[in-house]
Amino acid sequence: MSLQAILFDRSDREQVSVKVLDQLLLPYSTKYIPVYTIDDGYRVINKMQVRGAPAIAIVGALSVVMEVQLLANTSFTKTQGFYDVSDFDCLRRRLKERLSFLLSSRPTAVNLSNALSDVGNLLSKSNAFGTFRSDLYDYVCKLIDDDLANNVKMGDTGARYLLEELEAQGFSADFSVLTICNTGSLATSGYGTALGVVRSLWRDSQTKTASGAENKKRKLSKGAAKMTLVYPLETRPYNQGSRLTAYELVHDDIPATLITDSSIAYRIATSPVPVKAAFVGADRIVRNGDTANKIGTFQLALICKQFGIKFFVVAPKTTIDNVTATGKDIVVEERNPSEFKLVAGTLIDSTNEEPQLDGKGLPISAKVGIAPPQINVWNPAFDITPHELIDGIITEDGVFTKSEDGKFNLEKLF
Ligand SMILES: CSC[C@H]1O[C@H](OP(=O)(O)O)[C@H](O)[C@@H]1O
Repeated sequence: MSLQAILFDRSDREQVSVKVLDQLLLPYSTKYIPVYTIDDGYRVINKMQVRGAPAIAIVGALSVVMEVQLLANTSFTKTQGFYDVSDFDCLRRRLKERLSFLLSSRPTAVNLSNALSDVGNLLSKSNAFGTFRSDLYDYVCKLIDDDLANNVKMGDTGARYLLEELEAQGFSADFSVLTICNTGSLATSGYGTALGVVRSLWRDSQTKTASGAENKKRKLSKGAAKMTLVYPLETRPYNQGSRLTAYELVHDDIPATLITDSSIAYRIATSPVPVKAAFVGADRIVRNGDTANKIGTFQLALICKQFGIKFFVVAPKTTIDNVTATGKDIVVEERNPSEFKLVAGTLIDSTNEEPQLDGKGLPISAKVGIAPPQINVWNPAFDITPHELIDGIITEDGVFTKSEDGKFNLEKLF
C-alpha cells in the first residue's frame, strides 16, 4: 500500500469528500485535514501541509470541487451572502476571483496554474451551474488518474533509459543514484516522478536478483547493472528530503542513505557504490528546458557535471510552462525566514530516541531556534537549473535529450 497524501472519496459524485495528509507532522504523526472550501485548499497549500507540484494542483482543483459542492447545498447558500447563486454569470465571476486567490497560495509550481486555468476555461464555456459542476468533477478525476498512470510510465521509461545507457557503456555492476526534494507518492497522486524512477530501478534490481521466468520478463533491461542504493538529499525548506523522501524509501524498503545537501560532492567522490545518475523533479519547465525545482537542485546539477554524472529532470506534461521562454522569467517563491531560523518537529526522548507523547498518546510537536532571531535571512524555495546542465527531461511522452546545438526541442510537449 503506497502512502497517500490525498484522500478523495468519489464513490458518490454528488457527495464527495477530501482530506489531506499534514506533511508538516511527518514522519512521526499521521493526521489528515479535511478540505471543505477554497480557503481550506489555500491554507494547506500555502502552509506546505501538502507539497509537490502535482499534489498541489490536485488539492487546489479538489478544493474548488468542494466549494462548488457547498454551492449546490441550499441550506448553505441560504445562510451566506458571498455568492449570488441566483445568477450564473455572477457566480462565475465570483468563482474566477476565487481561482485567482487560490493561485496566489504558491506561485512557482506551474501545475497549480495549469489546473486552475483549465478550471477557469470550464467555467467560461459552461452556461449553467449543473454542467459546470459535472464537468469539474470529471476533470479532477481525470487529473488524478492521469497523474498516477503517467508517473508509472515515467518511472519505467526513465529507469529503462539509464539502464540501457549503462549497458551501452559496458557497465554491469551495482550502482547508486542521487535524488533531491520530495517527488514520491506524497508529492503526487501516487508512485512519484523522480522517486518513481527510483522505484522502477529498485523493482528492476529485485527482479534481477530473484530467479524464475516471470521475474526475468519484468526486467527493464537485458544488462546486469543494478541500482542497489539511493542517496536522498535532506533538502530545504522543512528538510522535505529527510521528512518525506526518506520516509517513503523506508516505507518501501528501498536501501537508502540520507545525506546533507552540503555533502554531495564528497559522497560522490567516496561512495562505495558508484553514483551513476541524479533524478530530480520539477515545479516548472519552461520552453528552453530551464527548470525550476527545489533549492539545491542547481548545485546538484553543477556537481554532477563536474563528475560526469547524468542529470535527469522527471516531470509530467502538467509541469510544462509553454509560455515562458527561459528560466530568467520564472518567479521564485521565497519562504518566511522563520521556516529557516526555527526547526519544527516532534519532541524526542533523547535516551531512547522515541517520540514523546501527550496525554492522548499523540506525539508532541515542538519548534526550536537554530539562528539568532535578528539575523537577516534569504530563504528561496526553488532555484533554476539552466538547460545546459540537464542531460534529459523524462516525461510520459518519453525522454527528451538535447540536439547537437545543445538545445532541447520540447515542441511536442507544448
Ligand atoms: C513531483 S514533485 C515536484 C516538486 O514539488 C516539490 O516542491 P514543494 O515540496 O515545495 O511543493 C519539489 O520541488 C519537487 O521537485
